[in-house]
Amino acid sequence: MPTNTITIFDTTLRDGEQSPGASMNTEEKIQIALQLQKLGVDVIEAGFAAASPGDFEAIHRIASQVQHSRICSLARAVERDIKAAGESIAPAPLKRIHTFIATSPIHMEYKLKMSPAEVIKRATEAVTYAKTFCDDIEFSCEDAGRSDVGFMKEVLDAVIGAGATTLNIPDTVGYRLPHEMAAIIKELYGFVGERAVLSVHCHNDLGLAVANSLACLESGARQIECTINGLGERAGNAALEEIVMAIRTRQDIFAPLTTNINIKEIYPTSRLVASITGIEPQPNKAIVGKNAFAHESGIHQDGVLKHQETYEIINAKDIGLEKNSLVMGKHSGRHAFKDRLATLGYTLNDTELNEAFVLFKTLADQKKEVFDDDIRALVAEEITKIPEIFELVTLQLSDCNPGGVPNAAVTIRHEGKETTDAAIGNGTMDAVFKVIDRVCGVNGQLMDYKVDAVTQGKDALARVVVKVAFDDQKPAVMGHGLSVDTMWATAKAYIGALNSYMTIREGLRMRGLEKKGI
Ligand SMILES: CC(=O)SCCNC(=O)CCNC(=O)[C@H](O)C(C)(C)COP(=O)(O)OP(=O)(O)OC[C@H]1O[C@@H](n2cnc3c(N)ncnc32)[C@H](O)[C@@H]1OP(=O)(O)O
Ligand SMILES: CC(C)C(=O)C(=O)O
Ligand SMILES: [Mg+2]
Repeated sequence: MPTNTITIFDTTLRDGEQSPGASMNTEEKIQIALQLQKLGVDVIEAGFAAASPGDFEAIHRIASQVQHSRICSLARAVERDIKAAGESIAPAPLKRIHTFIATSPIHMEYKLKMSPAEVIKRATEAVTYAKTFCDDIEFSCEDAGRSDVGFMKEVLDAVIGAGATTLNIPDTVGYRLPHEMAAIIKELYGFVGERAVLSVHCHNDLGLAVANSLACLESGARQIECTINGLGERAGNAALEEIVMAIRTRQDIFAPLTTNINIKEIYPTSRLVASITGIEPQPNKAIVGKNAFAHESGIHQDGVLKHQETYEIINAKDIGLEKNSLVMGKHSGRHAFKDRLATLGYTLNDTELNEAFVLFKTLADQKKEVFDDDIRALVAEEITKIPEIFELVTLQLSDCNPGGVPNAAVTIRHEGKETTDAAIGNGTMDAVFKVIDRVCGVNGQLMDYKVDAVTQGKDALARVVVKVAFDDQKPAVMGHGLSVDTMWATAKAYIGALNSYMTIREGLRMRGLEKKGI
């Protein structure tokens, strides 16, 4: 019976680096290798030593520093490559040479220009020579996915005879479907038995790399080759984090199979690789994507708040993420909104909550994501709200081309009646203030104007604060406006100041103080 512990062979530093744009320098590779060791990876393919002096140097330094993971270097079935691989891994306490040659008809005929017999001879010689550097030798039938299984048996038999200890079956061009890969491995396992460990290396050209890898476990594969974030040549390799978490999450299917991976290190490793390579996983990438543990819709958020497992099959903390997240947006509901308010330290009564929720939904329609600071600003607006004696209904602005006449039109509701008017001004803002003055029958003097963005991004909320003296009354009053549109926020702020003024004036009138000019 094969072992129950699946060997996780990480090739981020070799196949992963073959992703266009993912080249890493030696220091960066060392940093990643040390993190892979912390992650508990069994074998680290640290590079292709013969590719360049830089690659050789990086593998050599990794081999000198990593103690617990096996360090491997890739080599063609060519003496020069194998020698470089052997020398590069020499300092490692645990080492492996990985040599390969293609076995598919198309590769043998057009690329290698070798006959099948020559390929068998080359493969055997390569493994024999590699054996002079270390005991642990992996051999790969490149393009195994399109190779004849009968021919692969001949090749594998020969390399086992030469001392290969792991036999890798790569679906180099990501051509196979899961049931086909499983059938190939089943047949090869029947032939190889326990003479060597069977490994798979699946590419993602059809988006099946992980599914194909997992399908081979039941057939006897005991090593999976994979990369962090699924990096790799073209569409990439099988993603380590997906393989490991699938095995762990579906123990009902995979038990007693396990891995040695310390899953708490999955997220930190993913972040390190993304920051070094500059290649961010797509947001909806399983396990490590930005949205993998984020919930945006009200029904899901409500479910997760009541019982996390309603919408989560993995606990974010298990993979080293601080927590899942409820993203506040237009699909969020009252439960999530109330929960976020509580986190931010607000306790609103039902009426306040409902009113703040209406503001939140209006804002969410205009913004992609509503951030905590947006919510704080909304609540502040709600809490400090003064009676809307005058209410802005519409605002329309002319464009402000050089030489044009800036003008603004507004509709304002007062005591149930809507009035529309327009005014010109020295600038758009001046036109806005003038038309409000005219419609409301006041004369305001702007003493101060401030605008700032509540959060970042082009759709950030603008917070406008104005200080206005109406009808020559002192002291001036303040008004606040909040909107994704700065001019709307400006008009709201000005009308807010006017409402403040009217409220104060009404209070004074009721106390008989107005005529004293206080
Ligand atoms: C599926 C994979 O991911 S394979 C790994 C891919 N990684 C790399 O290619 C590593 C980076 N590569 C390199 O730096 C270079 O290609 C080198 C140093 C390896 C070789 O460079 P060059 O000697 O200039 O050869 P070049 O890359 O142009 O061509 C490859 C040659 O190797 C031969 N070859 C390819 N694979 C193998 C193999 N597994 N065993 C023996 N020969 C092979 C090709 O047939 C070709 O031979 P030819 O020159 O007689 O036609
Ligand atoms: C070198 C081999 C294992 C490879 O990367 C592939 O075939 O995809
Ligand atoms: Mg590959």
